[in-house]
Amino acid sequence: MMPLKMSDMWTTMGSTLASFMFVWAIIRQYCPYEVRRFFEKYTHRIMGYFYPYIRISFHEFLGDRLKRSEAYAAVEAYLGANTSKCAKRLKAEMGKDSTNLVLTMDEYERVTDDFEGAKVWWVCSKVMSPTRSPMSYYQEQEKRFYKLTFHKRYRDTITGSYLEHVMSEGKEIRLRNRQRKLYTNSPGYKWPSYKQTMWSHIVFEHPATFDTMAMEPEKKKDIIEDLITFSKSKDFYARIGKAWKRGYLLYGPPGTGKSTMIAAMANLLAYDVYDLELTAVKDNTELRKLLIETTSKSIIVIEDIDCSLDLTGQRKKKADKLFSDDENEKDVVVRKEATREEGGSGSSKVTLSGLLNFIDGIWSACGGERLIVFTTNYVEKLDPALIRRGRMDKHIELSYCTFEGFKVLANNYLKLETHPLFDTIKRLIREIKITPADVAENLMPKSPLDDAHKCLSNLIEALEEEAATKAEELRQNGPNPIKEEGEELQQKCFIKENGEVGGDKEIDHAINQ
Ligand SMILES: Nc1ncnc2c1ncn2[C@@H]1O[C@H](COP(=O)(O)OP(=O)(O)OP(=O)(O)O)[C@@H](O)[C@H]1O
Ligand SMILES: [Mg+2]
Repeated sequence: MMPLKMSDMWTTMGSTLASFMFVWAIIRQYCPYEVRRFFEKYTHRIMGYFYPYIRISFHEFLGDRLKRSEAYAAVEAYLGANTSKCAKRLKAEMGKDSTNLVLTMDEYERVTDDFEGAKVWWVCSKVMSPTRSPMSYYQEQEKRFYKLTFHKRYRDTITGSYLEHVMSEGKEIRLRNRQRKLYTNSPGYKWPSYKQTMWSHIVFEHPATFDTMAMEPEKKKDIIEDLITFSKSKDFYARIGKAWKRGYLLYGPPGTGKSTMIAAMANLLAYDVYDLELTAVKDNTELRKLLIETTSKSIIVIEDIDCSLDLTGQRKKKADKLFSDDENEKDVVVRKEATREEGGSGSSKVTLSGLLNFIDGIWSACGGERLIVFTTNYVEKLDPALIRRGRMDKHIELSYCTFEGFKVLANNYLKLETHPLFDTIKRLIREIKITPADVAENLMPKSPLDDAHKCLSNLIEALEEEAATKAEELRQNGPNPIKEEGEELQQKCFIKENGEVGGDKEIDHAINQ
């Protein structure tokens, strides 16, 4: 037998391959789906003996097509962010749950990725597969998937740490790009029903940031650092065996920025906000169900905690606010009462222990990364058990406007860093209590002709008016040292119980007596 020449061998192999490709093309073109699947199956098996590469597919829909695969979505986000610089064909679309334009690889595009010395290939692909419609005829349906290919010598690295890296980075990117939401709880008697969930939501688009918050720079820095440290402490919390959550108590007079700070916190950490209206919650069981429905990376807020609950579990009416001169405050109280009545359940039976369980009971650990924020105007009314450290880890007092705070507002509203009238304002603000909300209102131009000078003069006028009113009150009633001292002492007593204060030795002495 004549030995086969090299050139002949190549010719034979080439023509075999060409015939195979030709047969395969005919099968693909003319054969029914079942026959195609049969040939595909056996071709893959034969190839598997010689082919040194491994493939992993990530299909968009699994099984019933009702739910998009989490893994597919994570791969899509990962590749969108990491390959947008090297892929030549990209798809741009507004993500379903996203605020930004999202770039992903276009169909049949192929990119490479390197991980710890291993090279992998990603291809975005699709197949048409038949599905039976309810009308009982077959339809071709598009099924998209990503295919990951790598050499079998990297099997452990890729199936282990690389895929873990892709999933976690992909999820992180999706969270960053998502449209954030502001949730509020619907009254319990309405759920579960068609389209009525426990929490209803709107898109959260509050513009407040820590930059626009009027408060002392050190205090602001301290809060920002605390929040960022918390958000990066997943491993730390796991190590010390504590649920990854943190409680904040924001207290201070109306209009000092408690609600604004919650929005700034949510914007800083890119969290969702769950505004829990306790007056619409029937009992502790309902409260627990609401908690379980909240997601990770969120802030659960209970505003005006002092008028939501008392120790007996009965609701208090905020009588002082109802008789307030401020129409807005009245409105808030009336709205809260209306929500309760709407609930149709009469008085709510959420108890203090139910709320404590909500904050740090066993259920509170589900779902991960969460902040719980309470706000109140009357910190002294709260039960110390509710706000002790471990439950409300950080107590933040938001108080009347200081000169530092005023400078932030002047910069926000008037784009002013300095002005000749600042000295007068500095002197007045040190003596007169004015909330940042009132300062902001005065700095707001009232007509297109109002310039910075006019706005600052308005503020000075308001401060001087307030000073004159205070002086007149003092002249008519005289000082009331007992009341003032008592109030101050009460406040400090409370703070001392919670370990907040130090320094003022006289007051400490008075308390100890
Ligand atoms: N510290 C602040 N920095 C910047 N703006 C502030 C600040 N405090 C109040 N404001 C302004 O005043 C408005 C009212 O403030 P906010 O609703 O945050 O007060 P609050 O403390 O939550 O009041 P309440 O106790 O009545 O709920 C805000 O819309 C904001 O513009
Ligand atoms: Mg508020």
